[in-house]
Amino acid sequence: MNTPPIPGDETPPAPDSGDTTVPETYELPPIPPAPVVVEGQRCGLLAIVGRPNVGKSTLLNALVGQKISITSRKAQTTRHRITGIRTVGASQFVFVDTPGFQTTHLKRHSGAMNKTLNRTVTSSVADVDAVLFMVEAGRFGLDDAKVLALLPPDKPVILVANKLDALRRRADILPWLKTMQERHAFAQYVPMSATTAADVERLFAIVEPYLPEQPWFYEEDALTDRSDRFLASEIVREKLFRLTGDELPYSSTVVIDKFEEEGNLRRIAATIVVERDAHKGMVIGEGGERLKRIGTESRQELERLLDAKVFLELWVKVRSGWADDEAHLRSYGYE
Ligand SMILES: Nc1nc2c(ncn2[C@@H]2O[C@H](COP(=O)(O)OP(=O)(O)OP(=O)(O)O)[C@@H](O)[C@H]2O)c(=O)[nH]1
Repeated sequence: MNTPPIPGDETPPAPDSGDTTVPETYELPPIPPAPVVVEGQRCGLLAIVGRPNVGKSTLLNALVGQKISITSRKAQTTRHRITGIRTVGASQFVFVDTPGFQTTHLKRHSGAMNKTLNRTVTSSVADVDAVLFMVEAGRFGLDDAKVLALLPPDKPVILVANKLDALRRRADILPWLKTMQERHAFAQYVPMSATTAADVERLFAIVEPYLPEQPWFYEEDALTDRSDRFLASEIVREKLFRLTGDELPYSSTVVIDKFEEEGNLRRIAATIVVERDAHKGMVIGEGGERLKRIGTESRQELERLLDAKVFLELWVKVRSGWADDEAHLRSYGYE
C-alpha cells in the first residue's frame, strides 16, 4: 500500500510512446500508509469533487458501470447530487457526485443557481469517509485550487489525476505529482483515465481501505438511489445539450410532468424549460427537426436503461428569468 498507485508495467516505455504506462525509475517521497484492511463488510460514502469538466461524471458512470450522471463536453453539466452505488466483493462504495465549483467570472452561470451549486459542494463533502479530488493530469489551476481549499482538513483526500491519456509527455507526470504533494497531504496519488476500464477497477482497490467496516447501506445490486423519473430527466437534459451545442444557455432545464408504468410500457411526458423565445426556437429547430431528434435519442436510451418500451412526449416552455429566482430553483428540485 505504500507505493504510489501509478498504472504501469515493469518496462518503462519511451516518452510520448502513446502508452499510458509511467516509467518506474522516478521515486516519489513516502506516502502515508492506507488504513489496515480488516475482514468483513465495508461501506462508505465517497465524494467526487473537482472543477467543471475534469471528468467527474465520466468517472462516476465508469465506477458504477451504468449511466447515472450525464456527461457532456460543456462545463457544468452536473447540477444534482447524485448517488451511485457499486458493491465489489465485501465492500460497498457509495459515490456522491457534486457540481464543479463555480467561479464568479463565469457570468453565464451567475445568479441564484450558482449559490445553490456551491452550497451543494460544501454539504456533500461534510459527511463522507473520503474525497476523490479530481484534476486533469499535469494541470493545476486557480479553479482547482479553489475546490481544494473547500475540502475539510480532517478527511482523507485521494488525488485523482484524470485524463492521463491526454497528457502529451507522460514523463512529466511524476515531477508534477511531486508538486501536488506540496500543495496538500493527499492520502493517495492516482494518475489515471476515467475512460480506461483497468484504471477504474484499480481505483476501487485503492479506495477500499478508506471505507469503514460496517454493514452495507444498500442491496448488493443497487446502482443508484435516484428514481427512474430522475434518470429520465437527466437523459433528456443530456440530449438537449448535446444536440443544441453551445447555443443554449445552461439555465435551461427539463421537468418530468408524467411518468406512468403500464406493464412493460413507460409513458413519460417532459417539458424543456427555457428562458427566452429565441431559445425555444433553438430547441425546436427547423421544422421541429431538433426536438424530434432529442425525443428519438432520449427514448432509445431510456428504453435501454429502463429495459422497457417508452412512449415519450416532449414540450418546450418559456419561463423567463427562472434561473435567478431561488424559489423557482427549489420547485425544480435543486436543493
Ligand atoms: N481524454 C479523456 N477525456 C476524458 C476523460 N474523462 C472524461 N473525459 C472527457 O472530459 C469531458 C468532461 O467530462 P465530464 O465527466 O462531463 O466532466 P465533469 O467533471 O462531470 O463536468 P461538470 O459536470 O461540468 O462538472 C467529456 O468530454 C469527457 O468525455 C479521460 O480519462 N480522458
